[in-house]
Amino acid sequence: MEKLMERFLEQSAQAEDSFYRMEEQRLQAEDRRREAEHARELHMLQMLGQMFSGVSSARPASSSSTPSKTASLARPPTFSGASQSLTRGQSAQLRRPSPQTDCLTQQSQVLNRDQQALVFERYYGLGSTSHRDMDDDILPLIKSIVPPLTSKKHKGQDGRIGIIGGCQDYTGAPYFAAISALKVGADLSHVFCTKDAATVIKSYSPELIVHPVLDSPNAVEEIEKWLPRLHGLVVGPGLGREDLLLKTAKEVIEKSKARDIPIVIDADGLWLVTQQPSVIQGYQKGILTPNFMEFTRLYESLHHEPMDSRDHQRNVMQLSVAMGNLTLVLKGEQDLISDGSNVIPCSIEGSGRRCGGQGDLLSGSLGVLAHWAHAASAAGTLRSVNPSVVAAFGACCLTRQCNSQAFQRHGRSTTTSDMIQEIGSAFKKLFES
Ligand SMILES: NC(=O)C1=CN([C@@H]2O[C@H](COP(=O)(O)OP(=O)(O)OC[C@H]3O[C@@H](n4cnc5c(N)ncnc54)[C@H](O)[C@@H]3O)[C@@H](O)[C@H]2O)[C@@H](O)CC1
Ligand SMILES: Nc1ncnc2c1ncn2[C@@H]1O[C@H](COP(=O)(O)OP(=O)(O)OP(=O)(O)O)[C@@H](O)[C@H]1O
Repeated sequence: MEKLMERFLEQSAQAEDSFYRMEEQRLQAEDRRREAEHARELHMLQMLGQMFSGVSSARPASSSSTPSKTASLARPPTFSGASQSLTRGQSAQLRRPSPQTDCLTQQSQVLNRDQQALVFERYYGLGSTSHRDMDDDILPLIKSIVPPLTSKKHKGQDGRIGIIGGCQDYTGAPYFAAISALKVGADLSHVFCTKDAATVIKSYSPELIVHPVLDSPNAVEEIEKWLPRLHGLVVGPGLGREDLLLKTAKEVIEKSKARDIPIVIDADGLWLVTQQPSVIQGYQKGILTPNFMEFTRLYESLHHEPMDSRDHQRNVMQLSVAMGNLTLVLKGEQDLISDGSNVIPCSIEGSGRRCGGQGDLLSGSLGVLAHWAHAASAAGTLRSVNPSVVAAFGACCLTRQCNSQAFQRHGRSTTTSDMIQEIGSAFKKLFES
């Protein structure tokens, strides 16, 4: 009987393995098909672009007043370039119903290369630009990465996001991150947490897919099985600092890097990075979102000296460079975003209410936006700018807007759950109006 059982289990494991192998092959084939489709779409866009530039160059000189300025801005500012290659899973989410409607949608939504360069030139070049102007300038870039909602898409195309976190002490943080990802527009949100956290997290929301694997003996393999299906990963909310969990998180990060998946690292994930910076150093699709304490720890670990807190902008730049031009978000009264080339502040109005979990809303949203931004970059929709920076700025704007709206309703009693309720309308106000 025991032998029979053993054989049965072995056969089930083999069947499961072959299912995942086939599933991966299917996804790869689907990605290749979509890449080809994108190439066709891109070609049509270029042709349309040539037609439009033909029309605009035929206009009287007065209607295009800045030809020389535009020409000089066509060069990207000193900005770490993002890979233009299509990667697994990324191509999927920008697929649209037909090349023709796709072209038209993109044409109306997207800033051209010169305009994108101009936005960033203004950020980086003009110290006198007010923050309000900056926010207004960069918002169109974020709008350009938001995939349109069409009836032709299938579930999963707008993003499948994974959260690595959730342990006995912290069940709220991974929930906040995962539900925020869904509310921003991901189709599926997975939480990989410890066994004892799983039932609790499931009970918060039937919308989340919860895997109680983080403390299992074969945690890495269990999570790795899902990686081919994930478009973005958020590591850290409610992860805790147990060595075993951090080791698993580290290996999952390594495997995700090998798959070119955008990775946001927050909270206890940053504890891991502080101990072992090389785990994410130099990975251009990595984004770190430290609060001030997390930032200080990381800075001091890399620079081996106390941080001088008088100049946050300089510190953010320095740390980003030390991390291999990784995109960093130092959260605070002003969120400071840098990829080592310069610093973009996000200071749209929030409120004075600082309830726990706001950072989880930010990291969960960022998981989705990072996927959208890198997909847009791979498809050629977002050019001359670092997709991670655009995504980070979008997530900061959204978090602060949610905070402001929730505060207007609830004042001092505002909680992160109240902010999450505001994601839909805040998103619409910022990115869809
Ligand atoms: N409901 C939940 O389950 C929540 C769980 N959380 C989790 O709790 C774990 C620990 O996170 P912590 O953020 O407490 O990390 P730490 O244990 O490193 O604590 C950081 C401390 O720094 C303080 N701090 C933050 N900004 C500061 C500033 N500008 N100046 C001075 N002090 C500042 C905070 O009060 C906090 O106590 C993480 O796994 C996190 O995800 C949090 O996300 C909050 C919500
Ligand atoms: N002083 C502030 N004024 C306005 N907004 C702020 C301020 N501090 C933080 N925020 C907003 O809250 C977001 C989360 O920052 P916070 O410092 O609370 O992160 P955190 O400590 O990692 O959060 P969590 O409680 O989830 O761990 C920031 O991105 C920012 O938008």
